[in-house]
Amino acid sequence: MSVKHAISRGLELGRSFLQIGLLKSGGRVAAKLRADRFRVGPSVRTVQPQAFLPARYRYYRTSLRGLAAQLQSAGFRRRFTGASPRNRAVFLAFGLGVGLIEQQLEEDRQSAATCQEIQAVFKKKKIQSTLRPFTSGFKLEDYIIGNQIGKGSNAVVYEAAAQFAHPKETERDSTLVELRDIKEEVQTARSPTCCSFRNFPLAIKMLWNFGAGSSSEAILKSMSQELVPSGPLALKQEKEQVTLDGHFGVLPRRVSAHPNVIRVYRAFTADVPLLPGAQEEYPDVLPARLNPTGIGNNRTLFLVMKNYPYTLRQYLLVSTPNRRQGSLMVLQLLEGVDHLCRQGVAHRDLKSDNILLEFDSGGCPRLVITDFGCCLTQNDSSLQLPFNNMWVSRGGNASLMAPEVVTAAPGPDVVIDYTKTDAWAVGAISYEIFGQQNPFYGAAGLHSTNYQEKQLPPLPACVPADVQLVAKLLLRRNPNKRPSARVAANMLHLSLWGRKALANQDSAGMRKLADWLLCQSAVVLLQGCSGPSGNRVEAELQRSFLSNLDLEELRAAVGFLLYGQDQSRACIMFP
Ligand SMILES: Nc1ncnc2c1ncn2[C@@H]1O[C@H](COP(=O)(O)OP(=O)(O)OP(=O)(O)O)[C@@H](O)[C@H]1O
Repeated sequence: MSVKHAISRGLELGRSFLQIGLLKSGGRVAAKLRADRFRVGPSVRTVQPQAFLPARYRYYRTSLRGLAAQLQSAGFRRRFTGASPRNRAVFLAFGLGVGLIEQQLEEDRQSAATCQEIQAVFKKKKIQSTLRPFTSGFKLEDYIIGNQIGKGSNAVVYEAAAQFAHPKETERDSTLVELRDIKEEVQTARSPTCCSFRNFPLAIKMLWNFGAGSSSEAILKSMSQELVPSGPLALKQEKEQVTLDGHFGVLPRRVSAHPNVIRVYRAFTADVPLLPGAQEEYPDVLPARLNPTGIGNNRTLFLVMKNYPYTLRQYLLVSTPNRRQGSLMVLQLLEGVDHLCRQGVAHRDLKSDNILLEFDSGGCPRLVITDFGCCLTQNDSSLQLPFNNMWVSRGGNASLMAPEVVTAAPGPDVVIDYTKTDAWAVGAISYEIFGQQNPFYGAAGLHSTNYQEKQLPPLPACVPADVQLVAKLLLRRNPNKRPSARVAANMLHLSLWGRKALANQDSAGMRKLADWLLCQSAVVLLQGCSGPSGNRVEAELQRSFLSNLDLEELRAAVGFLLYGQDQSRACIMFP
């Protein structure tokens, strides 16, 4: 079946599907995408086209319109019509040029409007929690705490269960089993293959508190970054507003739910308990009440999350994903980073230990970014950090600090721009995903301070060429030449699902792409109706892509895919 045939078949399917109103995910969606509006064309009626025109076209259009007006003015017409054949040809060429530009602009308007409409449809869909909503769980006593899962430099994490936090029926197969009598499980070692973690659907992170004091306000204030991925009901209502610096202030910016970002279900302060292994593994951070030589405070912050079976690092120690899975994993990280970036958050400590992993019901790894202890959030979402003295923290994990962060020297007007730093780290982590050593790790590794791009080792030959290109572009030293997480994610989406729409790019290129987008939208909506089984990770990714569609970012991705590293050509075609 040819691409054209496939697209028209997809459109037909989508249209008839919409018409018979079978869309579970929304009669509203169906109404929005009524068959006639589901075409690239008349759908632009409701959209103000001017807003979507790239500056370049606005300029051309204004100047060419002016020129056309002049050409059509009586004086010009007299001069040219009565003039030589050569002058008449010039006049014709001008006219033709204006016509072509207008046509191009019209197509752009239509493509931009298509993107807008698709985005609006997919943006509405909220991420569903895999747990039933619960109203309690603000006290440590509400949980049964099992074995230790992991430990970092700031916290320890235990598996946990709570009677109120049952999984939803639909999630049962892929995540958890009933909360049975779990007491005997507590003593068994944690292993992703045993049912221990399935009986403990939750994970509780206990932060170590040395300096924050023991009042809830002081703890919440000093550990506030950890609350960035917490949901709207995570804190008890009265804690939503805490006294900060003697004034009433709100807690930091919090990000909305995303399939590739951890969700903190509950956050509360409590007295530090003596948990299994505490005396042996972290005696120094215990309070004097539990260890006379311990230096920890009496109370601390607890975060309740979903329990994941692996970190990315643990998973990669025992398994090497195939090329498609690897591409999907890199793409998930980019989607997660883009989501954070759009909400004004830079993680600043991305590494394979801070990425959790589970499987969807089709066996595809789902990656989730966690541990926001080092993140940057700002009220204005600018991600521009004034770096005026050496005490300003640049974030965690020096090995994976982007060049613009690691090379910044403090000074009165110095600002570090974090908008593309997490995307850079994803470029480095891509090596690990494809079974290679991270090029920035180890004594013999490269240093982000001074590496040259040509020193980057090639990814294995089996890695898809587009993924290799994405990793290379993400590791560009100059952030202005580095694609954003969104553009890099778009590249992988096009590579995974839309490569054919890019073949034989000509003047009809954007139209072909718009047709593909509509076709893809129909497919994703249809998939949404068939329930939660199957490749949920792929479906989530496609939804993420469609709900963030922007013509300019799509063009940038197309430009990179078609012209690779040749930025100048890519910019001319797709500014
Ligand atoms: N939700 C979870 N499910 C399963 N395991 C988890 C979860 N959260 C954390 N872990 C495990 O606990 C370890 C430590 O957690 P985390 O990275 O949040 O602690 P940290 O002290 O803040 O880390 P860092 O040293 O990077 O600052 C992780 O590497 C992981 O192995």
